[in-house]
Amino acid sequence: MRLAYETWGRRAPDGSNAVLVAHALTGDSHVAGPKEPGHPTAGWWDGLVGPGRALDTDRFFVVAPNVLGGCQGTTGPSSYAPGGRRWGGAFPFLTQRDQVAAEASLADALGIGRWAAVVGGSMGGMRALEWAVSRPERVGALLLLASPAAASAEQIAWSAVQLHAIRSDPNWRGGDYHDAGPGGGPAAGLGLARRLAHVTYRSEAELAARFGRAAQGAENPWQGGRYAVESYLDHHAETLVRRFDAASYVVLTEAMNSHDVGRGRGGTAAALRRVTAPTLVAGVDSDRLYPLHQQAELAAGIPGADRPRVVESPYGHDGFLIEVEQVAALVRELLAG
Ligand SMILES: CC(=O)SCCNC(=O)CCNC(=O)[C@H](O)C(C)(C)COP(=O)(O)OP(=O)(O)OC[C@H]1O[C@@H](n2cnc3c(N)ncnc32)[C@H](O)[C@@H]1OP(=O)(O)O
Ligand SMILES: N[C@@H](CCO)C(=O)O
Repeated sequence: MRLAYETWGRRAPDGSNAVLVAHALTGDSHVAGPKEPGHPTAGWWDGLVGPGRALDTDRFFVVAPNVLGGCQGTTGPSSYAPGGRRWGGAFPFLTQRDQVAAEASLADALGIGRWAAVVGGSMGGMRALEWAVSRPERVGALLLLASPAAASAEQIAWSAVQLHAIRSDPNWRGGDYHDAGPGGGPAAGLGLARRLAHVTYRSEAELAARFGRAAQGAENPWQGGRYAVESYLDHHAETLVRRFDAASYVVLTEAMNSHDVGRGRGGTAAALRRVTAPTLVAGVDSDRLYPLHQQAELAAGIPGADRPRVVESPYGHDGFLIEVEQVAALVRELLAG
């Protein structure tokens, strides 16, 4: 396995000042910084990392790996397997636990015995929780954002529709499309998956306020044209298709569906009792994908955790990416403790 990661700040000689930042489904190791060669998008929590910022690089050594199974540097289905062919559809099924095992081997390689803090949102929160439950002695503080103890039936259902969209695309070819040449992959299926997912990432009120029933420019929806919100979804689909591999999307979505912190550990309550790190749990008030009651369950079950903090945002689940100042306040609170 190859594991891509980015760091900011300087590692203390004893490795005690390291903070792990775990990205979400289509995120990457580029937490902060501009779009540049090797980084197709600007940092996804750009305002959070730097001297004097919440993840203060004068104090902390910030580490962000790209997730195992991904497509932004770390080994995934589009990587070459031993033998010289791409993994494609032969890439193994992964769980959040496998992904945390991969991150633990990175921590070992970097000489980090215990993270000062582990921070993650959405799928990143699933890994952060797994770290704290499976390796409590290695987590000094924990921030869980917009994330559940286990993927719910509804979350699995939304994912199932997305997986079906990708696998129904004739260009999917069982996941073995990577050498099919330009345009040879399941772009239509991935685009469809992203359109659906993106609606779940935003809120009904936001979509109504931004787009209402407006047509897209001069297009007429009654004569084959699009509504503005349709065009917006088209844009997000096209953007993702350009920057993300469909087979990685499948592997990571299945890994999210596998998330159940209580599996094999006597159930959710028993698993959450293993956490020893001081913990902050937060959710977004308008998040319809990972609703606040899931964060309430985490906060109630993790020893010593305060009631969940609420990020106020009209943007739904994506609020954990967009409301950087509120997230920064949570990170400061966690690290000050
Ligand atoms: C770490 C992670 O989890 S993911 C890493 C970063 N994530 C991503 O890039 C995922 C894709 N995007 C998202 O999830 C979200 O859009 C966020 C959270 C990154 C940003 O949210 P916001 O700032 O609210 O952006 P928003 O959803 O409004 O999209 C803006 C884009 O839509 C476009 N847009 C807006 N209205 C329309 C329309 N009617 N028709 C077409 N395009 C439109 C804008 O031009 C803009 O395009 P650009 O991004 O290419 O400049
Ligand atoms: N916009 C986020 C949503 C999942 O948390 C992403 O693409 O990763």
